[in-house]
Amino acid sequence: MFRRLYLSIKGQWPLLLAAWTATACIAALQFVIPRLTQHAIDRVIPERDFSMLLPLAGGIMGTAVLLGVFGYVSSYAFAKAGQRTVLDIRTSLFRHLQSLDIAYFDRRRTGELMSRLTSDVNQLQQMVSAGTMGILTDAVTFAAVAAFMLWQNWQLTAALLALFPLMLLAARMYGGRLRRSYRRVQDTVADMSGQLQDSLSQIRLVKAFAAEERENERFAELGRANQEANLAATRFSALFGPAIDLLQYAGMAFVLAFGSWQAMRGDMTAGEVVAFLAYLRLLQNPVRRFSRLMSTVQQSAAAYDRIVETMSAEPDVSDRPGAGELRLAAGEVRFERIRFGYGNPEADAPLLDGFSLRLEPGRTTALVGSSGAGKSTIAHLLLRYYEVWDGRIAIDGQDVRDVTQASLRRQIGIVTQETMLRSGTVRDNLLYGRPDAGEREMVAAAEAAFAHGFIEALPQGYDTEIGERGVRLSGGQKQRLAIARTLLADPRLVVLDEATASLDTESEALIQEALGALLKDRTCLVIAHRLSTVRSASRIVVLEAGRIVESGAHDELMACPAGRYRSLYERQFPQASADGEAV
Ligand SMILES: Nc1ncnc2c1ncn2[C@@H]1O[C@H](COP(=O)(O)OP(=O)(O)OP(=O)(O)O)[C@@H](O)[C@H]1O
Repeated sequence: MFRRLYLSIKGQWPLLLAAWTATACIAALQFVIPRLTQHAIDRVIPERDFSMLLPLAGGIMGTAVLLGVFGYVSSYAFAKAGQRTVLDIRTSLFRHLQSLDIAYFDRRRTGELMSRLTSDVNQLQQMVSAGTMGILTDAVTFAAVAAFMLWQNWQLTAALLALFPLMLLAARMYGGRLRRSYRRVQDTVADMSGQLQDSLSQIRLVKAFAAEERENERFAELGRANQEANLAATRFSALFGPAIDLLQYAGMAFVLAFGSWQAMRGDMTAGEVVAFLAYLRLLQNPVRRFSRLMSTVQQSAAAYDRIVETMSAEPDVSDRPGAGELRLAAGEVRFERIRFGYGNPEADAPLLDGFSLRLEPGRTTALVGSSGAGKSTIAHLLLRYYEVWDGRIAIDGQDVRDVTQASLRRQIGIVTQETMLRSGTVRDNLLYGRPDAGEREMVAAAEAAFAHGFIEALPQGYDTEIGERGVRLSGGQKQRLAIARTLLADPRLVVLDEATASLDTESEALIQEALGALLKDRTCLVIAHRLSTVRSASRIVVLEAGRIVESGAHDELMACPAGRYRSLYERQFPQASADGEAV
């Protein structure tokens, strides 16, 4: 990450060069006004040189204009370099998050991750633009002024400079604590952001349980924690300013006393003492600003730590070096002696242990079994959302770990219980799996999925906004849209995690027909709940606690009077059994 930050900053060198040049000019120009003042007091006034008054005033004004111009150039150039660096870091962070696997996201809250890309990166931006600019300008000014003062009066300056190590010591002791305080602040911002995301994205749940008041209290509580963390950090950072001020006044008192003493002895002129006090201000300004900047720097450092944590997270699932494209032939899938669980392979019991299954090419295999048996897990492993502990999954003889994730997932279409739709138009959603598809192909897919009719009836047809996760559509419409999207992507393998939601008979019939189009001639793994899908599957596999307990065609399984499938079937579809249509 340091390297990333360094590379991002390095890319901005022309801008930074301009900024530093302007900064150096500012540092040099700052001596001019005190020098002119000294000249006015020591020469122009005693010698009553009226002719010098206009050039003096002009000199001050000219210097002020130049200071303004260089100030503008340096601020803008630093800010621009900062903005570009931050853009670079933000996009890298986003890219890195996209490359992480599902297991990483299982363990984190979306809102919390969002706060790293927003609040933490903003904080870092402050350091890169305002911070680096300030620190650099101040360091250059400090060095230049100190050198000049030493040249002017080394005894006085050396005595003054002895105070500065004290300030640095204070800053050092204080920096670590401040950083920890700000880390706490950023963590509480992340908590709030997590809660915000949960409550707003699940607003229907909140309303359904009339839980608004509870949500309000929870949010207020997190707000208070954030306020306390902020106040704790401020209590601490506010102490530093007055401490530095005190040291500065000590410096001023010293210059006034020691300078006046030297002036009375005739070693210094009055003008020199006044000029020296002005130099002292120039010397103190950077220190004062630096003390204020300490806060920003520590705040950014805390944000930086959080960004580094995210950037250094490694996915468990990643493409092997030299991983090739998945090349499909017939589309045969084999699960071979799979051992897998969601926990730690060393310590936790597996969910699947020695699980083997073959999906026949071009046919539908249905997985049934009680809730929690591991059906969806098998589908997730095929998509390589998680890595198996042991055994292998092969598609047409190729281990899924040997091919790129992108080529694997391009060949597998997935329609899940929770229809995965995005905000945007119907068209945006349909084209998500194949952005280059033409209008005709898109409409054909919608027609095959029995979605064209309802889409046409929407206010703007294919350009209708469907709301976040498709909230403006009915359950059946969402499903048909998801099926049409998968049909358009035209994958060779399909994973269908069927919805259990009870749809009315008409929607059910439409979805059934849409599914018929999707499953035809593809290798399909269906986590089956619907009667007709179960029955028409070429093979039905019954899963219990991660093990296959029965397998065969519907009629074969129904022929076993004490069979697990038969009892499941009769429990799930009592009507069908009673009618005698199934057995
Ligand atoms: N991401 C996850 N992290 C940890 N445990 C998980 C995760 N997903 C599922 N599990 C656990 O794994 C087990 C199997 O879950 P899975 O979703 O595969 O069941 P299922 O057979 O599809 O159930 P259902 O029919 O209810 O959808 C469950 O005990 C569940 O709690």
